Amino acid sequence: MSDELPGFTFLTAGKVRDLYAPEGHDDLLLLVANDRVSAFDQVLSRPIPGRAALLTRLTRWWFAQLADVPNHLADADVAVPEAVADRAMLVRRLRMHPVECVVRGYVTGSGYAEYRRTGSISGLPLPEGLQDGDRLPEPIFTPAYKAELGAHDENIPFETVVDLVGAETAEALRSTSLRIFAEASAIADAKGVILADTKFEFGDDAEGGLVLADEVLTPDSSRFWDAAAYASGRRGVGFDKQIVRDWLAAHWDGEGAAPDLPDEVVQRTADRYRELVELLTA
Ligand SMILES: N#Cc1c(N)ncnc1-c1cnn(Cc2cccc(F)c2)c1
Repeated sequence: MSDELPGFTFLTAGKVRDLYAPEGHDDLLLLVANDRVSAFDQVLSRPIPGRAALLTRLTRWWFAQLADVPNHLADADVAVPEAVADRAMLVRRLRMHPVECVVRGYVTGSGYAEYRRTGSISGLPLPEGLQDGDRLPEPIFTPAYKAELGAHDENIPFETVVDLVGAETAEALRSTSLRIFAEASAIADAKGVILADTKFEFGDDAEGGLVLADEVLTPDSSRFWDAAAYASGRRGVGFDKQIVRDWLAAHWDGEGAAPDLPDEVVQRTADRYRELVELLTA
């Protein structure tokens, strides 16, 4: 639904979300999630029913858990169309910082690839001999520069963040990201879920205050692993896209458009999203 929302002007589309401006409210935005899912850098053809509503519910829940962190949710008298209400967030329009504030408690994915090449991530040297999925001695802030849609974010050293946003804001981005990660990973851990890594985005409000934006601590911005599986040696058992990834790995050579997911994979994936959200928010 890229342009049919009465009372709202379509602004742009991400992989799995659309951004609108409420007419007559220049200080607000509407983020509308959809049920599409991306894997291996492709948006898959078959939506996962209920995914958008579940992840919107999860983001709202995390914002409430992180009550000490100012966030961009808006409490405004703007009617959100019923058709998207359960998968939309009305938010304050911020001056966004062009930094993906990534925090890693474990080394995997692109971070592990960079580590293997350089012994570091975002300029932070790491101990030798780490294996994919290892827990880091302590969570690290590994920022990235926000790439254009479809391109990969580029990991940058903290010094580059300082050049981009100034020393005071850079330090606030780092300290706030690490603090939220510590709080969120403790909450997840208590429910048998490992928060391996996550990505936050921040902006400044009209008063110049730092505000947590975008979606937070969902499977779209984070890696959530089954703690019991990890403890038994099955590393990186994701809660969301593992089913999709495993099926694609077995049925696609990675060339051209990914094949349609079968009904059974779609249903099991939908169930898995629900399982994660209900586990975390219980
Ligand atoms: N969140 C937030 C936000 C804010 N509170 N103030 C100003 N700008 C943004 C903002 C701009 N781009 N995006 C990402 C994005 C892209 C495409 C679709 C989406 F739903 C979302 C977020």
